[in-house]
Amino acid sequence: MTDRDLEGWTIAFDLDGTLVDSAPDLIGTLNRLLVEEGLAPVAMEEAQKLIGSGARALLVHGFEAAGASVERAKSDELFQRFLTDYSAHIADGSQPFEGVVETLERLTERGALLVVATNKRSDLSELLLQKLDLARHFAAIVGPDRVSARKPSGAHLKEAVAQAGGDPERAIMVGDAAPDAGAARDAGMPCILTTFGYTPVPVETLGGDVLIDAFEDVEEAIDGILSDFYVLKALRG
Ligand SMILES: O=C(O)COP(=O)(O)O
Ligand SMILES: [Mg+2]
Repeated sequence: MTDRDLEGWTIAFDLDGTLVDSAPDLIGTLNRLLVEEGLAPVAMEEAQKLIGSGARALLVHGFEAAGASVERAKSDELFQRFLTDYSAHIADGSQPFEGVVETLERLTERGALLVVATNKRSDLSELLLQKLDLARHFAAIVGPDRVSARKPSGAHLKEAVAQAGGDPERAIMVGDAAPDAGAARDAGMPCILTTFGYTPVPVETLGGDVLIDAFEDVEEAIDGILSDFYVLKALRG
């Protein structure tokens, strides 16, 4: 018999840099556009630090870093071209991080409700997760267009958990960057951060409760957070 000890808990996952190593395709699109505009492509190492606040932010910061004018970087026409190119190449090189499928299956078996809370647009998130056969694990896939305020607002996490049918008071965030840590803090949720994701500042400085070096360590991190939760609850009576 499976021990459904995570029943009643919701785990909210960030997408880019947490579930999926999506930098190859995001930066691939950015670089194709830079070259089309006569600008130099950016190195993957540098460019992947720009991921975390959505496609528009990646495009604007990527173009500014390559020397484009602010006006050009912010043009709607460029953004539309980004979306068209990225949609066509969304899963060319993107892969789930190692251990993702097995870990999501385990968490579901243990009764947890799983949700995606991402700053990637909902339609692109669904497309990517479907192509990688990951969508089936989640009760809801919630981009910034489906909430009242995006990460780092805690509203994104609370509303995503509620949309999945979960209780925001019994939820844990798993992410890779400052918007995730900020949103978890704002929502009063414990936060697990990956050390293999995309962040311009060291992940250690973001204030996560637990850092994990491999995705499969999520399970142990959740168990630690929950045992603290239940000890505190018992102490409070
Ligand atoms: O695509 C982005 O920039 C952000 O996506 P994430 O919130 O899933 O990291
Ligand atoms: Mg991320």
